[in-house]
Amino acid sequence: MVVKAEIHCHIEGAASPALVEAQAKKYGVDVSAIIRDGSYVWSDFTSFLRCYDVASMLFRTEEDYALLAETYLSELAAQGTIYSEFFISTDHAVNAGLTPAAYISGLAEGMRRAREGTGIESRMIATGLRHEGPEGVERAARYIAANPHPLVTGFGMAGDERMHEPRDFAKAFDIARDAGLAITVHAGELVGAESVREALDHLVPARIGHGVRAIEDPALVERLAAEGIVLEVCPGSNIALSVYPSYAEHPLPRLRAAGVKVTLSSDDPPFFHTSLAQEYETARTHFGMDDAALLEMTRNSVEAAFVDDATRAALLARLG
Ligand SMILES: Nc1ncnc2[nH]cnc12
Ligand SMILES: [Zn+2]
Repeated sequence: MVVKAEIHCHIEGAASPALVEAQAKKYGVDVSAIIRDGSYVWSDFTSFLRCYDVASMLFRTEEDYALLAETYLSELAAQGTIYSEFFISTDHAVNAGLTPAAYISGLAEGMRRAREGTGIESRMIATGLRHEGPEGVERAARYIAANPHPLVTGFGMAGDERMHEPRDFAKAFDIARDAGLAITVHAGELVGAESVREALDHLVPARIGHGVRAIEDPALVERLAAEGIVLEVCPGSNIALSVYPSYAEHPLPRLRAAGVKVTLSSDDPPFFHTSLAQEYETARTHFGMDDAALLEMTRNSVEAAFVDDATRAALLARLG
């Protein structure tokens, strides 16, 4: 089994329908509008986000989040994964009635339990939500800058890329960068190459979440390769959300051939009927990647991980 790592997964998006149904039972909530026959129900990006938001409201306590993180990370470890970096959203916590401090503390406890049980290493990336606008994202950045946690090592932005411009969020990203957090941002998923270029110019990330639509501009692809910007590619997510009609059209192989550092991640695995193991299998069957190429994906993720040098060295030593 190829050793795996992932650097792009949303913790609320990692909750399986079975876990959400168990939570719903616990809180006496009807989730038949978002889960049918054991699967999440959504049809496009907007309804996906709505479904995701409703599911996240079933995680209401520190222990709920500890359970979610422990469950997800333990599943990843069983798939041969040694490292996971996942996005957290203090906005989702607050909407569910939880303080950001309790949210992060619960997740950290789940990470501790998973590490103790399986050896999996993990870190959190705080995010703001683009569709909440610049003030909301600044609020998320200010919170994490003022309340540092050793396992929160990055800052990013998720949400609806079709709303606002990257430059509108420059201040939020400056706050996070000045606090010592590493930077990634979702771009080039729902919007084309211009969105990636603007994100690079105004938010100065080390990595781009998705970034696949950079392929629409050859000069930008050259820039990504030259500057060593890492793309957090989530092929199953791109197919599920109809960013590409089929794997044959997916640009990962072309980006890789152009010298762009690409990685493999699962984004919101149960929403997209995938898993990290499935993403590696997809790369093998649809992109023709052999074990060595797949291990290169893992190495790229570990090299781009938002961890200290000693942790990175220890992870690299586990790649064989
Ligand atoms: N694929 C995605 N794009 C943007 N925001 C998200 N939040 C959760 N999944 C996302
Ligand atoms: Zn994402």
